[in-house]
Amino acid sequence: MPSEHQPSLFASDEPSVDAAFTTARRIVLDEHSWVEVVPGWLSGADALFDDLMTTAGWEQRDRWMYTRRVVEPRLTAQYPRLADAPHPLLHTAAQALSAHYGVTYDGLWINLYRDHRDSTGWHGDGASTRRRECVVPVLTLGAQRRFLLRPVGGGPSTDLRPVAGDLVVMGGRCQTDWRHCVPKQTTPSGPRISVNFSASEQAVPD
Ligand SMILES: O=C(O)CCC(=O)C(=O)O
Ligand SMILES: [Fe+2]
Repeated sequence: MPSEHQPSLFASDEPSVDAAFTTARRIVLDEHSWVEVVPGWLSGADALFDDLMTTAGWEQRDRWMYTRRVVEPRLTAQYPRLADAPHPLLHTAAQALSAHYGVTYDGLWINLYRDHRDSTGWHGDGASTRRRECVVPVLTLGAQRRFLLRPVGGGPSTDLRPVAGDLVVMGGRCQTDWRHCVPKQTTPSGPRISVNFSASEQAVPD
């Protein structure tokens, strides 16, 4: 099992993923939805983080909230075509995810939470997840932040705290029956990047 604390078999700092998903742990949210956490799925997360910080095409986005346009409190780089993704490891990661979950991941978007004041509010992934059941993998790099899930009608949150290299995978009806968010926090934190894998097949209703 790859671990940051064990010497790599290949004595290399090149980031790599655990294609066997050895550490995967599934949390059943309800009859139709689940979330899987795969601790340490990526080894060498810091090298990938550093690389993406400098090479990704970060953009400041805004969006309509009711009647006003608000600037999103984070930066995003979108790669609708996986071939354009800025690091070869992202291609390897998408392939491993496709093989494991049976969904062809052919694009991705990357978010940068510059510090603890950046966040994303409660949402479902919308246009990229129009199938009744979808599988949405999110890889964490950089600082640890909270990642919360709660039922669409409200209720207690499932509180995940992925650290660098951890994978969180939302499955089933998570994008319609549940909401997820990365809340702001008062405790100072360094930057975090999340890599969100998308599949054009899931953007088409079934
Ligand atoms: O940053 C994360 O962990 C989640 C991001 C997310 O949910 C999104 O961009 O849709
Ligand atoms: Fe999301």
